[in-house]
Amino acid sequence: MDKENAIEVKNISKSFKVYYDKGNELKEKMLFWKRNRYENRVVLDNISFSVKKGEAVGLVGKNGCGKSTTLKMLTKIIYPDKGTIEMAGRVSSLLELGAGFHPDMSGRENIYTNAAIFGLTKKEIDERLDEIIEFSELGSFIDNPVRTYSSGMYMRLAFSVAINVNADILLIDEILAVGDANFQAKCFNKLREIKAQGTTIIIVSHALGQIEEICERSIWVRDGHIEEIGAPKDVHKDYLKAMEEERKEQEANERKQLIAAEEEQAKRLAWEKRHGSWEAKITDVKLLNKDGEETNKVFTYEDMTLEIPYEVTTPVNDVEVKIDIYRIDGLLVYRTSSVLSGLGLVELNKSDKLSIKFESVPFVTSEYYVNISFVKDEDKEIEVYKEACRFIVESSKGEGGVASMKNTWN
Ligand SMILES: Nc1ncnc2c1ncn2[C@@H]1O[C@H](COP(=O)(O)OP(=O)(O)OP(=O)(O)O)[C@@H](O)[C@H]1O
Repeated sequence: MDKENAIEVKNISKSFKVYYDKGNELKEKMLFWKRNRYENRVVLDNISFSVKKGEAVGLVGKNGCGKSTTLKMLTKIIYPDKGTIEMAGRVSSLLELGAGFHPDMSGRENIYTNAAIFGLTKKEIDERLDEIIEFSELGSFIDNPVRTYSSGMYMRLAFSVAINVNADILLIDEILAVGDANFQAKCFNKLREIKAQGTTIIIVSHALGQIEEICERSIWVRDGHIEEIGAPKDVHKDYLKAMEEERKEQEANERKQLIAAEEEQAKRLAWEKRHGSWEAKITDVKLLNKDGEETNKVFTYEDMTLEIPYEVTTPVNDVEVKIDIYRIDGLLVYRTSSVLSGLGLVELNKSDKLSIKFESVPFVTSEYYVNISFVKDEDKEIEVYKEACRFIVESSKGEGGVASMKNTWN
């Protein structure tokens, strides 16, 4: 190891097993029985860097890029699959909030156990106890169990211990985000102070400004490798630019997906409105009034005729023509078919026209639409045409409901 260096990381790689859920239900278990139980996800792939004694370095990168994993390996909470890590001196760390604290022990008792983990003797801790408590600003709370602490109080205690154990190397993970502005400022001053005393510091943070204030270099971790190492301002500029580009690309992809989904939806709606095997296809639908004139309005108890011209490309026989009349709100008000009306199955062997006369239409004032279908053998849809025709019925009497009933009053 180079004498000038406090940390040397050489060619380390780290993968995690990501376990799949095969499901809880029998159906899921049967469907996914072949699914591998886990996938090896490479988080860090052959990364190397070194940190000089007394240097402060920031680790930046987007969520999940492996910053915390790197710190955990430096702290020896976890180990790399490949590569080596060398550290010169005593390491102190502030990783997950309150890690290493026992919830049922008081703040004071936790100071002893925590500082002992960092390698301090009982005598050394006794000497520093007042300073640690004072820095934590916990006052009389120091004798309460730490499970009763707020996250800010937890963090203040953890920070006070970590910076008072005379470590040569201090590793800090996003911890400064917790705590109020005053305490953050105080922590920052303290970090500057211990840095001035020669402590090597690595900070993981999304607060790039914090890193720029205290660090000489930044390491940008991206997709498992180191993308850039250099002066924080330069690295952060490139990092933010790349993030912005990724964001734009993601937005463009989302927009594309949205357009594709809308097109798909439009196709589906068009199919729902009209589809078939088209041996015969309706060309135009007309509604005629009692005088045989084309209209879209009839009066209650008047006759109306539905004309359905169709083109035949391939003759087809035994076809049932079905007519459904709906009120505009979707209520089916009448259903009939060539079979129900007595005409029976029809032969569509050449282009022609169907004509259906409805006598004395009983509907009251509203808007209606007609669905028409040609169906063979009960389920072969030759033509399904929804809302093939719309019309209005007007009742001169202003009655309500669905159908008009002739009635006599005495
Ligand atoms: N013990 C674990 N088991 C499985 N996967 C893990 C484990 N620890 C971390 N990972 C995965 O490794 C990747 C890197 O995690 P890490 O916590 O190092 O990211 P990070 O860069 O610190 O992210 P953030 O900015 O969100 O804190 C993530 O995809 C995470 O899900």
